[in-house]
Amino acid sequence: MSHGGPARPLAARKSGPLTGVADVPGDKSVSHRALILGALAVGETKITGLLEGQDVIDTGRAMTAFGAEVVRHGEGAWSVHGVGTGGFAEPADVIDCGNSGTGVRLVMGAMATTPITATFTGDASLRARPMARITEPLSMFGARAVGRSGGRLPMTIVGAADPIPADYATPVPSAQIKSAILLAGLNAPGQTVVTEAETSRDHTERMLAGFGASVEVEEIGAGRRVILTGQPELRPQTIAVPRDPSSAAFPVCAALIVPGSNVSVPGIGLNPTRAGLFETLRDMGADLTYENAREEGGEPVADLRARFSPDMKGIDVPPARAASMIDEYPILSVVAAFAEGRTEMRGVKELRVKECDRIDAMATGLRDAGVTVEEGEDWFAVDGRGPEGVPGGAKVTARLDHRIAMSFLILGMAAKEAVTVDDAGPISTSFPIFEALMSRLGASFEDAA
Ligand SMILES: O=C(O)C1=C[C@@H](OP(=O)(O)O)[C@@H](O)[C@H](O)C1
Ligand SMILES: C=C(OP(=O)(O)O)C(=O)O
Repeated sequence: MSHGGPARPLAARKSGPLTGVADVPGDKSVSHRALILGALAVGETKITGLLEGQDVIDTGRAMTAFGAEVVRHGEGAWSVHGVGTGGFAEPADVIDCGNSGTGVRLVMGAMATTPITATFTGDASLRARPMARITEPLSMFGARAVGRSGGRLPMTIVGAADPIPADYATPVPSAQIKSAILLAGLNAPGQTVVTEAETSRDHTERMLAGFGASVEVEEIGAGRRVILTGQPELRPQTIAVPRDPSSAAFPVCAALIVPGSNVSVPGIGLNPTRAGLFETLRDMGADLTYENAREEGGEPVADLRARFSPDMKGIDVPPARAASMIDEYPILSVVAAFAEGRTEMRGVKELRVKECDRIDAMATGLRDAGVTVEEGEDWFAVDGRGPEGVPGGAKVTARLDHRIAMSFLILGMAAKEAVTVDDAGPISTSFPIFEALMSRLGASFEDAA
C-alpha cells in the first residue's frame, strides 16, 4: 500500500440514469506546472482551481523542499512564492513524489541545471517506472543520475554546475520528457531545443510563455520543435486552472453507457493536445455535444453534455490521435465494450509504462467481466457487445492505478453484475471527489470486503 492508507475495496453496481451537473476538479497537468513555474518565478504566483489530488500535493511539497513558499488559502486557491530560475536550494531529505510520473520527471528536470543534489522516490508503482527517458537528456545538460538498475527510483540527481543547453529529439511522444528538458533549459545559457515527432500536450510551452520566457514553436509534420531561450527572469502569474478533460472523461463515458443518462460537465479544458477522447467518442456515434465554447486563461474551454448513446459503433482509433488521449484509453475501452463491433486501439505502447501496464490491466479485467479483448505489444482491441450488454461481475486488481480503478467502477455502473476493485485509494491522486461526484449523479458504490 503506498497511497498512505490500507487498501479500500469498492464495488459499483448497475445504476439508474445518471443525471445532473458534474463539476470536475482542476487539470492535473496544468496544476503541476503552475506550482513548478510559480516556484521558479521571482515573487508570488496566485493559483485558483488547483487540483488538490495527492499527485499535485506531492509536487507542492517538493517545491517547498527546494525553497519555495507554497501556501493554501482555500479550496483550490494557492500561492507560490518563487525563488527564481537557478534559485532552488538543496533539499534536506528525500523527495517523495508518491504515485506521480509527471511530478517526479518535471521536478527532476527543474533542478537538474542547479548545482544541488536531490534524491527522489515514490510509491511501488512509481518505483517501477522508467526514468532513463529523463536522465538521458538531462545528462546532455551536464547533470548526473544514479538510480536502481533499469533506471528506476530511488534515484539521485546531481545538478549541473555549468549547464550546457541541450538539443534533443524525444524517442517517444511524451510531454513529461519534453517538459523535463524545457524546465532544465530554463537555467542553461542559450537555446534549448526539443523536437517531437508527434505533438504531446503543450501546457508547459503555453505556461512558460505566460511567465515571460521566450518559447518558439515550429510545426513540423505531425510534430513540433520547441526552442526555449535560457535564463529568463520568470514573472509571477495569476493562473486559473481549467477543469481536467481526463477527469471529465469518467462522468462523460458513464453517461454514454448507463441507460437514460443526461449529464452536463461544465468548463472543461479542450486544448487540442488533450481532446482526442471526445473526438473519438463522437466518431463512435456518441451523443456528446460542446456547448458555450469559449477561451479561459488562454485555453479553449466548453461545457460538455453527454447523453445515453445506445447506438455507438466500434471504430479503429487513429494512432495519430494517441498522444492527445493517452490517459483515456482505459475508459475508452470500457465504452468500447458497450458499442457494437470491434474497437481497435493502435500505437499505444506507452500505456505499458504508466502507473501500471494499462493494456494488460484493461484486457485482464474486461475479460473477467465477459468481454473479448485481443492485445499485442502496442495495441489492443475490444469486441463490443452492443445490445447484448456486458455481464460484469469481475473482481479487478487496480494495480495502484487511479484510472484503472475508475474505469472498472464505471463498467460496474452499466454492467449486469457489480464490478469490484481491490483498492479505490489511488483515485485520490487525480480525482479525489470521484465517488462523491458520481454518487450525486446517481451512481451507487458499496464498500466491498
Ligand atoms: O505531462 C503531463 O502532465 C502528462 C503527460 C503524459 O505522460 P507522458 O508524457 O509520459 O506521455 C500523461 O500520461 C500524464 O498523465 C500527464
Ligand atoms: C499517467 C498518468 O499520470 P503520471 O504519469 O503523472 O503518473 C495519469 O494520470 O494517467
